[in-house]
Amino acid sequence: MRVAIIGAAGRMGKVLIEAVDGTDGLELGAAIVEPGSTLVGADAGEVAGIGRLGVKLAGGLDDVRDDFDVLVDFTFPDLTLANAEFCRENGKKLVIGTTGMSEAEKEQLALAAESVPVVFAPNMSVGVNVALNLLRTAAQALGDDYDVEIIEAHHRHKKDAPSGTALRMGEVVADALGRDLKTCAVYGREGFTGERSRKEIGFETIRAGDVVGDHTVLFATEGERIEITHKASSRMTFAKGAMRAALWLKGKPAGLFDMQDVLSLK
Ligand SMILES: NC(=O)C1=CN([C@@H]2O[C@H](COP(=O)(O)OP(=O)(O)OC[C@H]3O[C@@H](n4cnc5c(N)ncnc54)[C@H](OP(=O)(O)O)[C@@H]3O)[C@@H](O)[C@H]2O)C=CC1
Ligand SMILES: O=C(O)C1=N[C@H](C(=O)O)C[C@H](O)C1
Repeated sequence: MRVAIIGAAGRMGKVLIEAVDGTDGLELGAAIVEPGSTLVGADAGEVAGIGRLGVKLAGGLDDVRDDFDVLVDFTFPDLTLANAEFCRENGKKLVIGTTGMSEAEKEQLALAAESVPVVFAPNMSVGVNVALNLLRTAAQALGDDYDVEIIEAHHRHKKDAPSGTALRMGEVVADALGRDLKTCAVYGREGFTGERSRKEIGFETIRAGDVVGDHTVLFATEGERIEITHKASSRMTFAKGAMRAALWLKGKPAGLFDMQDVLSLK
């Protein structure tokens, strides 16, 4: 499978290039940076810090149309949706890690997935996907007696909040408790907020320094609390998950899948 990485000079882009290079069954077919970037034409491996790979950074998908089978996209919503349309038109598979999409944007992505296979997940690490199952089990067993709060911390450059992972954790817990996250979520608290309501799910966001990605779901009642925590210490954990997703897509029909499908956790 020939892989293209878009956003190749970004924090995830560079690690994804390294991960493709280290994965049997995958080869780097193309790497794309912003059009007009001074990096266009530079060697993708050198930009990623792993030495020459012989793949020149391109300034757009049109320039590498015939060079890849699957696009790996960890960028931002507008660009990801444009890329999904390109993949739909050109019959390319997609692995998407981009977070911060609105409901309308997710619906647009689902339309592209009617024509090509797409893995779309806010967190590609095995650990977080196992944690999602632990959360479902915990929420079902604990029920409405336990208050649920979700706390996440990321590096100072992160643009969306709460993180996609925190929102997915909230969806899983809300679903297990028979609630709708759209109506029970409370995002941050300030001022005279009154007492906490029993069924709300609270989100707290920390942005600081170089934190790769920490998530804690707290279940608390009178007399005890349980915390389920995942801490990522290297972006390679996300990149390796994306490589598993790319390999898994081989031979798959059109459709929208997530990492729970890839890891057989459903
Ligand atoms: N699902 C998962 O497991 C994970 C998801 N993420 C998500 O991945 C996304 C990216 O995160 P991160 O790598 O930190 O962000 P970065 O900002 O470091 O990376 C995005 C890159 O895209 C580049 N870019 C901008 N416009 C274009 C264009 N038109 N064509 C090609 N490239 C372009 C940017 O260049 P420039 O800076 O010059 O604008 C930048 O290098 C976020 O949504 C994040 O939440 C992150 C980690 C794990
Ligand atoms: O922006 C990041 O860095 C990360 N984003 C993802 C998210 O929003 O959940 C996953 C990971 O925690 C890193």
